[in-house]
Amino acid sequence: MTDTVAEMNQVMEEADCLVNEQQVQAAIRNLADDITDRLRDSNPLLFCVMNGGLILTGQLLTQLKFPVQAEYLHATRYRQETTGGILEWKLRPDADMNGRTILIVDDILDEGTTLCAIADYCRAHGAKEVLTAVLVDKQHDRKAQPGLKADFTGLEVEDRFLFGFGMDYKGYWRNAPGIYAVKGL
Ligand SMILES: O=P(O)(O)OC[C@H]1O[C@H](OP(=O)(O)OP(=O)(O)O)[C@H](O)[C@@H]1O
Ligand code: HPA
Repeated sequence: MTDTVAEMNQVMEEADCLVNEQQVQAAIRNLADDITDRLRDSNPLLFCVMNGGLILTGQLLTQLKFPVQAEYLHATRYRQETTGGILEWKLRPDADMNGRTILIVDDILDEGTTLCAIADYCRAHGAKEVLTAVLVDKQHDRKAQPGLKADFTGLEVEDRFLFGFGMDYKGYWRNAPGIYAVKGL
């Protein structure tokens, strides 16, 4: 076993499970119902925010009960760290957003810098309306704008460094089937 794999196995052994798989699945079902109620007649263009939004988007998409056009973009600011830095666009969307309702789907609203920047980008490129959906809203008072919220939130989770269901710790454990907090963080 490599040192990294051993370290990551230990991270999981020592982690606290904050939300189990069944609870996450229930939250995703609620998100899907709320989004369907709000957007079924809006012909929205959905953007998955890679990489973290991958798992939520995949699970959400099949539960949305209307025709959805889905694309992706990639913006990142944490890389292998547990605190965020400057936002780097790795892949900007090239879909035509003019006059469209946009739904941005991501794993977590932490400080909110990422979602605000993506929403600004969409509005600047002609979006009529930009809505955001996240699996997790981390509870703290360091939001990019006071009181910042997503339009659709699956779960509110305490202020720890999280992994699982799309969220990574040092690039690993996005695949963890629940929401976990790293020991000591
Ligand atoms: O609300 P914020 O404080 O801006 O943080 C949230 C963002 O951070 C994570 O992405 P990350 O930068 O780790 O990129 P990745 O998903 O490609 O790993 C996460 O997937 C969100 O996009
Ligand atoms: O707590 C977190 N975990 C993983 N990725 C993140 N990106 C922002 N906050 C987090």
